[in-house]
Amino acid sequence: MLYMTTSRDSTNDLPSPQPRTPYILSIDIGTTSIRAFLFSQKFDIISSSQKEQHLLTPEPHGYEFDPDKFWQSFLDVVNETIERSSLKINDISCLGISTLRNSVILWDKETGETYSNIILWNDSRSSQLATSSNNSFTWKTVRTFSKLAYPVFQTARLATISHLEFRTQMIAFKLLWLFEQNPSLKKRSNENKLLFGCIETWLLWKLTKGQIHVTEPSCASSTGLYDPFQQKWSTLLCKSLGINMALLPNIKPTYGEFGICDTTIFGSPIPITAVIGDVQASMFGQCVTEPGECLLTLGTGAFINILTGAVTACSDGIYPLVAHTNLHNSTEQVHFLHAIHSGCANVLNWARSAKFFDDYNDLKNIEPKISTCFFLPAFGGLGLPHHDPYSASGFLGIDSSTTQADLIRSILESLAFVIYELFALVRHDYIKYSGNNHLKRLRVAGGVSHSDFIVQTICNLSNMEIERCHAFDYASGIGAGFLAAYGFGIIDQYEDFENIIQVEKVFKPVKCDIAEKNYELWKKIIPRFGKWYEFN
Ligand SMILES: Nc1ncnc2c1ncn2[C@@H]1O[C@H](COP(=O)(O)OP(=O)(O)O)[C@@H](O)[C@H]1O
Ligand SMILES: O=P(O)(O)OC[C@H](O)CO
Repeated sequence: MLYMTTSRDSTNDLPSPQPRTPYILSIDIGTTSIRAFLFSQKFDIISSSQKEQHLLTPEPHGYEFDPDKFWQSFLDVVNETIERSSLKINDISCLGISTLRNSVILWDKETGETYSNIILWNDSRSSQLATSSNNSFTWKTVRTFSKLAYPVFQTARLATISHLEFRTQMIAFKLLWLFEQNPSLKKRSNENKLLFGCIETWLLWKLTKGQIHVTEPSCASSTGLYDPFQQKWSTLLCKSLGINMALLPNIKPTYGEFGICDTTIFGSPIPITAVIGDVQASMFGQCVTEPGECLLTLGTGAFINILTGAVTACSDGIYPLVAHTNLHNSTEQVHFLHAIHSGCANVLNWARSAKFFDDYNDLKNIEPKISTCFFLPAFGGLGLPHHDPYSASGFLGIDSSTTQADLIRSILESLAFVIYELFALVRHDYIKYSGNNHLKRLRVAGGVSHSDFIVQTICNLSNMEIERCHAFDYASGIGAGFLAAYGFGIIDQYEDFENIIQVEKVFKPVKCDIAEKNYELWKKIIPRFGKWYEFN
């Protein structure tokens, strides 16, 4: 039976689902906006609401949210969603949260006073700290030891450590950077007076009025301080980077009990029954759950995600992360290979605010053309395979014949190129380490996958069919909603959810010399923008 009316887990302390009608509230917190959805038990949207985030850019490479404004937007978006439906707050059975990852905040253990803005995942002001840790004697020794030991022991953990490269997205460097800015915070941390967490942990703490300080494995594994092989915070990483482990939240399964919203917040004690990173939620919400399936999540950043099932080794700059807790066994985890390019929708949003175009509908009819002008979208620097956090963005090749349409096309085409380049690397790792020789399925999700031009260009270059499915532009919301319903016991079978997520469009590869020629030329512009901010 798909929609159970009784709780699946007799050990579950949550209020019984019976008295409530099974409407599910899901909140998707993205870098660009917060969205809330009220779903029916068949995952039709009853109502929804969206608010733009108030992004602060205090200095170059710095991206922050004001926690008070963020909390207010969170409340507004939920309240508006409920108002827009004909439901009462008591009709909501459970809440699922999907959130951007690696966005950190410090607050007082006793009073809840926040000691920092929320420092976002794409804030690269800590890149110097990541670079010096990469070059430190300790880490060079650990990597060399692992490289030498690998041929003897041949474990995926050793192979992964031997390739481990610190990145500015990792939360350790954001924390160390905050301590550098305000040394009194380090003192408070040593006195165990602070709590530290990413957005999900702080929200859970706020929603339960300080009852819990927790996260879950998909978010924890994205932080760079988690050991996916041992399924816990990494003592090795925390100790060598000087992180006080007492600051870190406990880790609970992705679905199940995350406490109950204090009644003063929404007027009803809504149980929180799922929390998950937004990229992982989008994989779940697009039914990318089998080994060998890949989702390209194209939101503010572009994320390449290939499901492996078991945890596998990976190369420099690619990470084995947790997708979610296994649905059938809450002590096990499902893994995937993951890589990030931090400029995607944010590049398009910049182009729109700089008046290259007015509306996303203006991007509908773009056709391929041999380019003479190229764009490099290095917002937040360049990751794999360039490893250059100091790269600049820019156009190269403008002349008197370049039109505005050429500039717009070169921006869109450049996004397809960075995404394809990264996808090809992760696919290569998947084939190398999983023992499988091909991917089973390639799907796209996220706001930027509205662009047929971008998706078709990736499809032509990768020579693979790409599927765009139902709910592709609210994949994280529906994914977190499903997990919340599962965690609460309203639903007990994943297979029926797969029937809801039908394929809506298939992009088929066409031999396209234009894409290939432009891509080959585009690769040549990358070194021209290299290391720009290292010297400036
Ligand atoms: N038709 C479109 N073509 C290309 N990009 C689009 C289109 N519509 C929306 N977008 C982009 O998608 C973004 C939103 O994507 P989303 O996945 O919700 O991001 P996030 O989760 O990071 O907030 C918008 O900010 C916009 O840049
Ligand atoms: O805002 P998004 O949806 O691009 O997601 C941000 C990521 O979770 C950062 O790791």
